[in-house]
This record gives sequence, structure tokens and C-alpha cells, in this order.
Amino acid sequence: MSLSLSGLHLSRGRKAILTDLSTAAFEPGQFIVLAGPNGAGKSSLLRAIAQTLPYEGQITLAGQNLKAMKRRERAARIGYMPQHLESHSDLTVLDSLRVAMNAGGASTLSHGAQITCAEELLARVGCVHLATRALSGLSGGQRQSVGLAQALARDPELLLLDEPTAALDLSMQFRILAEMKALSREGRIVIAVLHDLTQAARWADRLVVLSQGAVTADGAPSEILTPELLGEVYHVNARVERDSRGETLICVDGPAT
Ligand SMILES: Nc1ncnc2c1ncn2[C@@H]1O[C@H](COP(=O)(O)OP(=O)(O)OP(=O)(O)O)[C@@H](O)[C@H]1O
Repeated sequence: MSLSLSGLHLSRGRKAILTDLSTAAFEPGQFIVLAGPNGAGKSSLLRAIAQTLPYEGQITLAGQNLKAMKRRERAARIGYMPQHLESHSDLTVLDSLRVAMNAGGASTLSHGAQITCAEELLARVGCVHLATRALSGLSGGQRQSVGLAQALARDPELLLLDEPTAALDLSMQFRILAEMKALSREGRIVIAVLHDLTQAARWADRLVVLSQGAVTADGAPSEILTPELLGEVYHVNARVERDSRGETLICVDGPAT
């Protein structure tokens, strides 16, 4: 059930965003972090995989071309959480999860089973207390946690999460990163965009660094994160240190000189 990207080209307006992008296959059980500078094309790549932006080239899931997959099947197999979440809705959190469960075609679960499932999803992301609140009344971090639950609503085998921890406090960041890791260990492919490379090093099995629409580095974070790579990609003077527990720590000292 691997995900393969091959020869991807994507433009927005007249601007080429991704150029001939290919990667080694992404495998079930892997937690992959996609990183890179602002504007590198990370969100565009996730959107191409989620089939919400047109592209040339091939994206296959378990050997099946995603462009040819029926919308209903895609909705069941791929969970996508965009960077900017819709938050003007008067739907309650619980109802928004029921809507997500029925996206792309009616769920086979009864009404009662859908409510139970929605409550379980909220428990996974630490948000049971928000069940009856309106989406429009949530804080940014609460909305983001509920967004993850929405992406999980159809129990997808591929999860695409665009900056899922950007609005979260320290405790919720930990909880959601641990949850993403657990979701991958249950046999899913989890791909998340993160800017925090210290967190990426701690949690990800694989780090893909995108720069100007191309893959600059791809591998185990501890192997690819070097001062040279950070200098080349982010134009900074950076140190890659180990903390007292041996975990990787990225320290930025200033712009590259
Ligand atoms: N709606 C749009 N129309 C035209 N160009 C766009 C649009 N959205 C993004 N772009 C351009 O596409 C390029 C890639 O954007 P994208 O959002 O994929 O980058 P990113 O790596 O996710 O950035 P960030 O880290 O800032 O979220 C950027 O140059 C951006 O200006």
C-alpha cells in the first residue's frame, strides 16, 4: 500500500512550483515530515497528493493512479488537513465530524455509531470537551486539533497534514505529534508539514526537505540534518547538537555569512 510520486510538475498561474519531483516510495507505518523554506511548495505538494490541485506526473497509492480513483474511494482512503481550516461554520464539532464521515458518499455507520465514532476521534485528539461547541467559536489551536479529528473521520490509510501543530501549545504539540506517530504505527502513511526541525528529528522516521519545488534531502532526520544542509536550504548559520538525552537539537545562530 505504498505511495509513489513520480515526475511531478505543478504550476500556479505562470509560476512553476514543482519541477520533475520524484521520491522513493512512502510506506505504511512511516511518519514522514515534509520541511523546507516558506514558498518551497510543501502545501502545493500535499494538495497535489490530495487531488485538490492539478499536476502532471504520476501519484499512485497501492499501485492505483490517484487521478483515476473515484472521489468516494479517495475520500475514504486519504485524510487531508489543509493549512487554513474553515472556521466560520455554525456546525457543532460533533456534527462537523459526522459531515466529514459522510464526505464523498454516505457512511455505512448508523447515526448512533457515527456519534460514538466521533466521540472516539475527539478523545484521540484530546478534545472531547469541545463536542457541542460551534466550530466558529473555537480558538486556533482547538480548531487545529478538531481538524485532525476531521481528517481521521473515515479512518484513512494515508494522512496528509499541513502544519498540524502550528497553532498548538507545548502540551498539545506533544500530544498531537505522539498521536501522529501512533497513527503511523497502526499501519498508515502519515505525512506532515512541520517547520520545527528539532521536533521533526525527534518524531519523524523520514524527513523530506523541499527547496524551490525540488527534493534537496530525503532520509532519516539524524542522517540528513547537517549545518551544511541548513545553510544551503535556509541560508542560516546553524548547529546540529545533541541534548543531554542524545536527541537532536537545531540551533540557529544567524543568517549565513
Ligand atoms: N493561490 C496561489 N496562486 C498563485 N501562486 C500561489 C498560490 N498559492 C501559493 N502560491 C505560490 O506557490 C509557491 C508554493 O507555495 P506553497 O504554499 O506550496 O509553499 P509552502 O512550502 O507550503 O510555504 P509555507 O511554508 O509558507 O506554507 C509559492 O511561491 C507561492 O507564492
